[in-house]
Amino acid sequence: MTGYSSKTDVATANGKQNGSGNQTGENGTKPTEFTPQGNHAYPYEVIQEIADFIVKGSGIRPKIGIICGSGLGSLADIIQNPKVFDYEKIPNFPVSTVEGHAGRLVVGTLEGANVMAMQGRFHFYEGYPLAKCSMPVRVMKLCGVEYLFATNAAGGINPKYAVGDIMLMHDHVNMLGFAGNSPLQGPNDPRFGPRFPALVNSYNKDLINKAIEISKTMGIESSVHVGVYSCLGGPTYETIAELKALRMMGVDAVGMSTVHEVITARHCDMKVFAFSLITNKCATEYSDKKDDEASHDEVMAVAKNRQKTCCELVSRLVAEIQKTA
Ligand SMILES: O=P(O)(O)O[C@@H]1C[C@H](O)[C@@H](CO)O1
Ligand SMILES: Nc1nc2[nH]cnc2c(=O)[nH]1
Repeated sequence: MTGYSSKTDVATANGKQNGSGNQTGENGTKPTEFTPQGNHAYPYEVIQEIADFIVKGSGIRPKIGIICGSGLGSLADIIQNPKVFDYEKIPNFPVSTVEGHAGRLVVGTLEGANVMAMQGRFHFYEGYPLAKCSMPVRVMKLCGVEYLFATNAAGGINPKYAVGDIMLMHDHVNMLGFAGNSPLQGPNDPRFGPRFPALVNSYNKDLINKAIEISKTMGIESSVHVGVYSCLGGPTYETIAELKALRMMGVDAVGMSTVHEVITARHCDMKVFAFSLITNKCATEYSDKKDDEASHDEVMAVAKNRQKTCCELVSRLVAEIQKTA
């Protein structure tokens, strides 16, 4: 593969937040959780409070934020000198409800860089509004994160993709956005970013090119692609007709996450690198084969199988960023 180029209301903050460093409420329970109204974002002050809690609690100001996809929690296990925060102990943090998403924030170092990783993300189908799903990205920003690495498990629609391949995301089709849903819906707080952010060039080309070079040195370049991801609401996997339609729209891989995280990251001017692990092949023709049915068990099994490769790709890319810092 050669180098890549792109042609191809704010409600009032909950006055009773538990402050930094204080992990539990008075009787050892989780502090009261802020509930956004409708799909509106968390107030800046609430995000700031969560960020302070993490930075003070870990003693680290991370530069790179990693979101681990389904079954890819091991991306956080390679972090050195980890300081681990269970989501349920972080003030105002949602909880993970999906198998393969442990629900822990891990802060430490990787290849000499300060990093934080979400071992478990939040999905729309869990019942969380998109602003809540991507709230941790704003927490990362206020912790000091400049680079977002978002990973996911996805179904491969591009017929050239095989199970276990990696697709470096260079663009996305925001199906939830087509339906009028956005993590940026509601009043805009300019301390995070502009009302109308542009999304061309969302996926950092230098990082894509570095990842391609790394894949060559790892000897996996033939199973690494650059493509377009689309996020649907889930939790159902797609029908054949939907998959055909997505393919016609130029989508290479489909999942249930990442896009709203990337939108939130770009809104606050973070550099984004994202990849999909292709955990299943999506059928775009009708057949009676049971094999054509996607399953979360298969997704988890493939992710487990490929976690070492994904970890190596991520740590080598972190090393590259650290080298040029
Ligand atoms: O969190 P990601 O996007 O990696 O997880 C995908 C989408 C669903 O949560 C799950 C379906 O198997 O995998
Ligand atoms: N929507 C969707 N999400 C996935 N996550 C892993 N595989 C798939 C898939 O085929 N479709």
